Amino acid sequence: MALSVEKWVGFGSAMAGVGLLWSRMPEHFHEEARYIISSLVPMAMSYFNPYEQVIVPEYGDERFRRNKLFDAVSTYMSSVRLEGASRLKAELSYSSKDDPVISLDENQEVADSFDGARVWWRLCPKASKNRGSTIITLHGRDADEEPRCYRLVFHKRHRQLVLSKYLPSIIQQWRVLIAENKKRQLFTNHIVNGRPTWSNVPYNPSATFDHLAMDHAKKVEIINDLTAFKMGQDYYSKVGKAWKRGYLLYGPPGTGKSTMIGAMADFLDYDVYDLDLTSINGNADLRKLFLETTDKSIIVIEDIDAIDVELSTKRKEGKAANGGEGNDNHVLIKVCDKEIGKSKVTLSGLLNIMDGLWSACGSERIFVFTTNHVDQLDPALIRSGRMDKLIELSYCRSEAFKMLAKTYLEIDDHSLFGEIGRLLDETNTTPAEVADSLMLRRESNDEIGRVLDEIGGAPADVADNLMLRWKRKRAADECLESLRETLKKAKMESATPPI
Ligand SMILES: Nc1ncnc2c1ncn2[C@@H]1O[C@H](COP(=O)(O)OP(=O)(O)OP(=O)(O)O)[C@@H](O)[C@H]1O
Repeated sequence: MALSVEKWVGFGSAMAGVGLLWSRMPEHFHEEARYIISSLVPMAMSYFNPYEQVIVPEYGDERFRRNKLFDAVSTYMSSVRLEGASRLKAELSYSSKDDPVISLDENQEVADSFDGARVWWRLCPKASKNRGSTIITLHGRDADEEPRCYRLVFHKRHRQLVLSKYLPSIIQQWRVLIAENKKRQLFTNHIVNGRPTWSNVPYNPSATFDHLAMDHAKKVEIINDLTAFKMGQDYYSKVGKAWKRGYLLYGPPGTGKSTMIGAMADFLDYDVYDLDLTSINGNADLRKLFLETTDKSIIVIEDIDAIDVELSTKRKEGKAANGGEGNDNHVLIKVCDKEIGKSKVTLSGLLNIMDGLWSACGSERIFVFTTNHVDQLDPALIRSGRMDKLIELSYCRSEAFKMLAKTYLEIDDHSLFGEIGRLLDETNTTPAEVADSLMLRRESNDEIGRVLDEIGGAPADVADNLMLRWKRKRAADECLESLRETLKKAKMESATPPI
């Protein structure tokens, strides 16, 4: 409908009037009006726009937790037909054998259909939050950046379908896939773009409890303890405690502390998070990493004594300065770097995730600390309730040796067992040293040739059997003989008084 000239003139005069009014208004009113207009325009546009969108950010608002829906969508994206996208990403993951995993690259869009509804997904890269206005924040490093996100666009009329069926179906498919492909993972933390991050690889510890050479009764006790923990959901909720347990493994190097962590992971079928405190900038980072660990996991801090040397010193200094009363909250754990005060993980920060407020986030977690020097640890760290079980792994004695001989040489008895057992009781030899002596050595071609001559003419299966028995016996004789000599030498050295 065309407007008459009079109406255009009238409209022009009205606009001129508005312009005059605008110029006479105080400056601060302009600011307010601009703000109101800038808010109204998107509202008006959204009123006429028939499409809606859902944003799925990679991280939650607090930046602590990864958004699992983001992971679910990422997994889903590798199963939809990515025809609309001109740029894809291809990765060969540890678990995918020879098939590359294809996924959407940033700024690419694909369409999908669900129950007759058409939807569009786009992977949006990280973006700066700061769009003109100044953001004042105490955590500037994180807050001025929007995380990556998926943007899902659909017609308004499909809102219900998308929210109550489509997205839940993606989550469900993701959960099924995870359960099917579940492989134990080993995580370790490092800094990416100034932010602490976990990275992981599939984890198949080679040693199980069967391979662990230690006192049998102690082993059974640990296995029973782990079993009770795994089955203990009702118990922990009944007594109102977080479903977690702390173990301290202590003993000299090479006595099987790391081997036991692998055996625990294998027994419980849990993931392992190997927490490297030297790659953490402070308590906030520690909390972030902790919140990103999953349930059913073992969180390991190895060689806690290396950290604790400084910790103890600071506590003692604190106690002296406070007339004998040390204050946990201000103790600094100094982690390997030489610059005093650079590492800002504190004992209270560590204890807080173990049994403070933060411990309630997540369940079915086992904390394992290892140390070579239990006597140097801060009592606050190992007081009961924090460390539920202190497990000593010690030097190899007769019983442990027999277990190692069974594992490595496949023998239950040998004429040298008695003497070796006695020598082990008299020397401090670690299971690692014994295991090393029992490793099979390769036979020379000459030796094999000689045995083949001896068993020549026998039927193939008999010859194979004889060869195997010869190898075992030779290995056992040689390994045990060499172990006996090593132990005798060690005994003599320990008996020789220092000059
Ligand atoms: N108790 C044990 N039973 C079986 N094998 C063992 C045992 N202790 C050590 N070993 C063998 O020795 C190797 C080293 O042991 P491991 O790394 O578990 O010792 P550790 O106590 O963790 O040493 P560190 O304190 O130096 O980290 C293992 O790979 C394993 O082959």
